[in-house]
Amino acid sequence: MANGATSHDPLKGIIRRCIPALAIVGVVTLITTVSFLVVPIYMMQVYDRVVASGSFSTLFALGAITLFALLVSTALDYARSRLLRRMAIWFSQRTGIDAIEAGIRQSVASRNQTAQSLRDIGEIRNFIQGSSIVTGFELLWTPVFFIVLFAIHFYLGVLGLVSAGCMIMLSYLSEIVSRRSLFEAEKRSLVATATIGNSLRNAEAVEAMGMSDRIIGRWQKENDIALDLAEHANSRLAVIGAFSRTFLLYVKVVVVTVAVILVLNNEMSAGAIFAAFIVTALMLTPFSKLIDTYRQVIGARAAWGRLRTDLTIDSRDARLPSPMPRPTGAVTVDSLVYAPPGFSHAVIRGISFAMSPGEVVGIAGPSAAGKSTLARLLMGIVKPTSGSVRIDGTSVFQWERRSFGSFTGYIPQSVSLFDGTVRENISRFTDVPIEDVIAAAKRAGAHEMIGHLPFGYDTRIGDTGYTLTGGQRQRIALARALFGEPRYIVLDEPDASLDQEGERALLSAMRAAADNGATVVVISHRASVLQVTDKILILKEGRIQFYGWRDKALEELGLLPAPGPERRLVKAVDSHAGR
Ligand SMILES: Nc1ncnc2c1ncn2[C@@H]1O[C@H](COP(=O)(O)OP(=O)(O)OP(=O)(O)O)[C@@H](O)[C@H]1O
Repeated sequence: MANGATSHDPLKGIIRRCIPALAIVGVVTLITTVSFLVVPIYMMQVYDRVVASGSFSTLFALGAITLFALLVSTALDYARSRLLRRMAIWFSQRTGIDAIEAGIRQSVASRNQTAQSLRDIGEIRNFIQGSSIVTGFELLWTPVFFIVLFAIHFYLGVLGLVSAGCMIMLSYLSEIVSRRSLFEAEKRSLVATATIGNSLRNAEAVEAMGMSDRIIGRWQKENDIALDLAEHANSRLAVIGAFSRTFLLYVKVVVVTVAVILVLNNEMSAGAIFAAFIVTALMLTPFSKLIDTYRQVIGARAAWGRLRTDLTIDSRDARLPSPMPRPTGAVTVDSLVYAPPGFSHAVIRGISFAMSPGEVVGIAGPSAAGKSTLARLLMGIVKPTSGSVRIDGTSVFQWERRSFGSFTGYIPQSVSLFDGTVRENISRFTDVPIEDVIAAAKRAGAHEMIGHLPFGYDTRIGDTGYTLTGGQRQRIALARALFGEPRYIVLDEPDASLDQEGERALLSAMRAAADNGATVVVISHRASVLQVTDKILILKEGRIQFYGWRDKALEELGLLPAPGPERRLVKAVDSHAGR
């Protein structure tokens, strides 16, 4: 990989840890395979010895041995399926955490929410606990049956080999005729699911603007293509499946015919007819499952490939593994450049500035200037294309996330609250005394508002809970950002839905946090908010137009702070930024 970067693939370690269990499954399958041979041996012995000698004691002894061997085989079969089920559960538990982290990484990078990794884990789990792995090992051990067939008679061995070869060719044919259609069907089906998932998230707009028929139409188009492709592949597979079932019957008839001819030619005993028949049937059983197994393998292989891509972390994207101590809060931004993944056009174009603890820095500028992108870079949510953002000398992107979160507060541009109570949302799902939650709510000026909710701090909110207004959501988000007295706070338009009282609370909360030693960054279009900042940064087309003390900004912009500073400042910021 370029620049000496390496990548960490967690699935490699998982496979390594599965090897002992798979080895046990392999050995158990060998034992059960061999134990199946007791049936043809029993048949041969009964016919050749018991019938000839008329000895009941031999018959019962042979019966007892056969029953015991089959009983052992059943117990091993049960133990094997239990082991595979446990392995499947372990796999999904072990990869589930990585998959959720990968989902968060992808959502942040491409802003495209996806739970595909979790669905892929489900598919692989079903594969592990299904019949495919056992069938694979059964195929591996079929030489045992070939040896026995050859031992009975050379011709029967050759017949077994030829028919197994035909079954392999039939399943290979099924792969050729269905691979592309099945792959394409799966892709289309994922697109259809993504289309409907996105529309459900925008359900209000869909409903209000009567778009549901067009949304359904878009989904239907993709879904119909997926169904057509799957049907095309499945009908071809069905033909091959029917043919291979009939072929199996033919093989058995041919085996019996050849065996009888050999007996009539005195080349083997009559009991060997039964043995040859049963051994051939046992030998062909895993081959007959090949077509179904193949379909499961295709699905699991695609899921595995996607999961590997999602879970593999480039060493350049990795966070530091160990927690870091609470910093003083000195932030330096150095030659920062950011181009969204897959785009060559930079949104942030080489900016440098510094912020000190105790400062409130206001960021302003026209729409699409790159303000929210800068906020995400300041929080270490996305990785800079080049340059860096550091707190006390450590890159914010690389900072171990749990310790980073313990000293930071953030309000994203579109406020999102989690499914849970107000208390859980403010405390970020940590188990802390209610007093700490109330203190954060008071600092955000949200305590009284929360008191008016149906169950106060225990009111359930989020997608399925009590519906909050935009202003209420923003106040709770501010309380969440201020929880734990953070040293570094980034607020992206925290005032968008606030009334005057809410705005007053926001301004005093920002000031109090800074007076307490925090570094506060606020993005706002409102002059009233920018008025309480210490410094102002004006961004335009990803470049800094102005960065300096607020009063100097006013001076440079040729404005007096009073009277009516708010309106004048906004006008000045906009005209300076060329809006
Ligand atoms: N992941 C991304 N993929 C593609 N383009 C992106 C991505 N993130 C940001 N952009 C583009 O970068 C530009 C800056 O976006 P950003 O949201 O940072 O602007 P902003 O200054 O916050 O605007 P506003 O004030 O309207 O919120 C926009 O043109 C946006 O379309």
